[in-house]
Amino acid sequence: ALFTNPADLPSKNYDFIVIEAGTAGSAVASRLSEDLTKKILVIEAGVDDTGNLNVEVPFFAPLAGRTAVDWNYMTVTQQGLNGRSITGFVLGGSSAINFLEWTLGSQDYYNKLASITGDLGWGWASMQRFFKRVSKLLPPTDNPTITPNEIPTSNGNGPLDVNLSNFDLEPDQHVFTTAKGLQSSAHAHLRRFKYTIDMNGGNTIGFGYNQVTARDDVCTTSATAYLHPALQNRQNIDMVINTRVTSVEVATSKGGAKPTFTASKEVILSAGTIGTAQILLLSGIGPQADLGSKTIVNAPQQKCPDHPLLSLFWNVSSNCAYGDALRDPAVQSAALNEWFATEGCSVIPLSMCWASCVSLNPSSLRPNAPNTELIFVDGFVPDATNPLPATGHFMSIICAVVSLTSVGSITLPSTSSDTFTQPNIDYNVLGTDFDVQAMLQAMKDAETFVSSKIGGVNQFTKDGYLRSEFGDFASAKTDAQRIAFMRAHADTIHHPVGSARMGSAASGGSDGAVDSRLRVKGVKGLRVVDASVLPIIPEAHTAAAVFTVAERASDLIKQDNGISSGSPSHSPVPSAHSPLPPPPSNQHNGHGHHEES
Ligand SMILES: Cc1cc2nc3c(=O)[nH]c(=O)nc-3n(C[C@H](O)[C@H](O)[C@H](O)COP(=O)(O)OP(=O)(O)OC[C@H]3O[C@@H](n4cnc5c(N)ncnc54)[C@H](O)[C@@H]3O)c2cc1C
Repeated sequence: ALFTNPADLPSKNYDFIVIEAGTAGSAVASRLSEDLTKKILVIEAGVDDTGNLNVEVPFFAPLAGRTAVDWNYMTVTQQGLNGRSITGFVLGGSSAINFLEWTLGSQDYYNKLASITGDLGWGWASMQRFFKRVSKLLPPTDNPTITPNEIPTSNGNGPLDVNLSNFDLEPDQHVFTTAKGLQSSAHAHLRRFKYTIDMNGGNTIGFGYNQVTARDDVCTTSATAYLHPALQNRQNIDMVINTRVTSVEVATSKGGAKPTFTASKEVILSAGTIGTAQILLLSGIGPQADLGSKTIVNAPQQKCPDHPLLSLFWNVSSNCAYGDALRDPAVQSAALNEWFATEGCSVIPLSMCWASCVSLNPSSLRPNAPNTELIFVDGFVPDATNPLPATGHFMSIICAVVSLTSVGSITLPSTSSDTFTQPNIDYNVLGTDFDVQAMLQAMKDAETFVSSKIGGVNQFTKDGYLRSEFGDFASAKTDAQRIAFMRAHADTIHHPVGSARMGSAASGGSDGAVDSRLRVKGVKGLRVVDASVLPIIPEAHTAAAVFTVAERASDLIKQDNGISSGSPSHSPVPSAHSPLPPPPSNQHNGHGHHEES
């Protein structure tokens, strides 16, 4: 059942307490509640997602930021961005406010996770079944440009519906015709701009159709796929919202009452990279050098990278009404009315972009993984330094550095003693020369790609679509000017990871906060399951990796608590569209954990 006040909860004692109903937390809570003999409590600071159009309507996704469903965090000033500061408070967490892109990352990424942690279970081969347990691909129903042999096969039959577009966006065929031409170029350095059918198939170098988390033109999230079906169908899961976890205590307001709940088996911390790091620090788990006498467990510094992002704009001749809808409430409301009537919209593309990854230097890091990403957007992506122009139509290419070397940190401000004050967030964006050079390469790759000719013809300009570069980018022609442009305009993609990372086998685990089974070191009964456990950042958008981690973590928790998936009390939630597949039967007797509150 769903509660809005912790005082109304029917019990203070549960088997498992899942702290947060975000991307990972919703999935873990749902999986644990499959054993109907176990009582689960989920505590979430944010609000109910039901009926929130910014969460439900795909073309409103970019509008959810800076609203009541966003934590509205601000970083400390970033030296790499000329001293600028850059900026899910809802069921589903970040999966409810993200931009829908569904990218798992490369096989090399997961194999690297396995080699770092010494746990083969994190490797690509092992993680495949967890990925397939999360998502189900809905093929396009009437997009003739995607042929049957171009339908990706990497998804499974999970509760999260993932969509492949029913229609092309305006730049699509320009992009794909160019990529298909360049992959057989006589120039080796251009062949990496190839066409890739399945961006989740393990090798993520190339340009491909982007999969998005949506069904019938409605966003799908961890809450819609996992949490709501569990809450609706099971009596053994309670959930309280509007309630912030402070450490092991909860409160509805600063200075308010702090009821205590106990878990006889485990507490699962899934507050996301920032929230988890903050709660661990406030619970006395962190570097002794920072926490001093408040230290309960001395754990390494909370490191935290995020992908740098930079938008480049071109004036185009286009019918895309996305910019018009952002400028004109009448256009927006007409589009919304059409969406309500038909769950679709003919004037605004429901998904704005197709992801595409290209490798900066295939031999330097991991051969199946890119260093940079170019995302083609059918419209203008406004942000703090790029306000939406009053008129005009645009194509944007979002450049991202996805295998970065800068590492930031999350620390407690000296004045803060609770989660009602945000921690110091420092991603150290563009803080290394490698990251700057990689972004520079991405900018040049974007320029090279749109000016390439296939069979002597430029695909972007041949029908008058692409006209000219727009804004400061148009005058950034030397490397020094491009670097100045990126320092003035770069941001991040909101993909921070690693603040409670798994320790490496090489260090005997001493460089991490959790072990490879995600148990917090030195604490019994406390586990972390969210983006914070990833010791390296995926070369992809991070949601799919987080869902997949949550599925494996659910198995680990069940195993360690002797929960068998095959017991009579086991009950996968029947979802309206796609049933949860049953968990695997490879259970062994786990050991019990003791109380955490
Ligand atoms: C604007 C935005 C766009 C993005 N776009 C994409 C995209 O297109 N594709 C993609 O793959 N990834 C995207 N991401 C990243 C991806 O969504 C995240 O990496 C992933 O969802 C993180 O999952 P998580 O479980 O670690 O954390 P979250 O999903 O953020 O969950 C954390 C939860 O903890 C709650 N919480 C935090 N602190 C407390 C507290 N003290 N007490 C109680 N509750 C608390 C939060 O409210 C939240 O519900 C985007 C992220 C953002 C923010």
